Amino acid sequence: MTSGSSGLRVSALTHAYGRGDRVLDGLGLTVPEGELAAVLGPSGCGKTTLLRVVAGFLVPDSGEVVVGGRVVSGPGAQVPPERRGVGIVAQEGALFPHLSVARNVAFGLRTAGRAERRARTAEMLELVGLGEYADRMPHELSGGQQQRIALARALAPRPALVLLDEPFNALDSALRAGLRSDIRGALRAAGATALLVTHDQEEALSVADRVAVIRRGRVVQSGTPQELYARPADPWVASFVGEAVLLPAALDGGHAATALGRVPLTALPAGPAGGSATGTVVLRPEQLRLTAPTEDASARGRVAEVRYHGHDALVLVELPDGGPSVTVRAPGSLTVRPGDETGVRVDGTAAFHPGPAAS
Ligand SMILES: Nc1ncnc2c1ncn2[C@@H]1O[C@H](COP(=O)(O)OP(=O)(O)OP(=O)(O)O)[C@@H](O)[C@H]1O
Repeated sequence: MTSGSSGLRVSALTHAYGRGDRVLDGLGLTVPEGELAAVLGPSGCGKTTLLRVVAGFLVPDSGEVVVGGRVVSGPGAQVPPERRGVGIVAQEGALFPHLSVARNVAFGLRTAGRAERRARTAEMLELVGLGEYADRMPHELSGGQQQRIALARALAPRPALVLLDEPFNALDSALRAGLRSDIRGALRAAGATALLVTHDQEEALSVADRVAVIRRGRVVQSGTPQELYARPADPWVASFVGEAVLLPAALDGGHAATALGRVPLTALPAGPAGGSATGTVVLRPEQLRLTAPTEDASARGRVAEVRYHGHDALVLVELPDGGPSVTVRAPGSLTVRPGDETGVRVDGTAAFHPGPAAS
């Protein structure tokens, strides 16, 4: 149902504001048609700048943006925002306050005939589950409803691409999860290609088909949520995407010697075999187990903090002698308290990254 044939392709984008440093530094990413991609990165990494370039509000210093098979930004080409076939859902709906819900949704359909406009508006309101709300005014809607109407308005003209700029930011967390999956469902039903900008890793992992992690204006890793979580490119990505346990380590054959004992490696790092490189081992908290301190634990420590989440708990364990602290994911039923002595054991294998962890 999209008008484009090939989603979004961004290549080699660079941009600096004035004489400042490059905010986009050779950034490239692709969103196949019909997929939802998330751009995930810390504050200031260039997400909004990327969005503004793709939307056409900002002309980059160099690079190319192709939407639906058409170059909309590149050497010799700058298509204005309103002619890019790009729909936008902003952080807080940004509905026209003086127009009814139906008129907001119909806004981008001015060139269509009256009957078509009505039918498409009704279709879009049904799609976002608000068919009954056509005659309401925006101020009569909840924040979540406003965001759904903003999505209906963005999808109505069948854009080649929908940009979602932290669309759940203004909502409380109970609402967020439900709205996320509703919006995901509506995008899928419309067959839309979409780019979601967020700094919330849980949001990116839970809704996107693929995620591009941005750091300092570059994509440092892109893949499915599962790939990013299971095989982060480096320790920084590991700790940005989900909880990670990073341990200083020394290579020891097919193992790494760490404060939690010898940990078998997922794959041997490239380079001379049997080298004695030092680096960082990446584990996930669910790979660590709490054991009795008397048992054959890989290491012993003291519980420093318990963060209870109902279904499970994250237990922070301080290792002795100034060793690192490690986070263990334990069942929610486990009764440990700060101050308890505990053993810690590692299950499975770990990735080894030579050199110090990036900060
Ligand atoms: N109009 C501007 N003029 C000068 N510098 C700017 C301008 N807009 C953004 N910047 C700078 O560019 C960098 C990237 O900003 P950008 O808004 O793209 O980051 P972001 O990843 O969206 O951050 P956040 O998650 O906090 O919104 C920041 O250092 C910011 O201060």
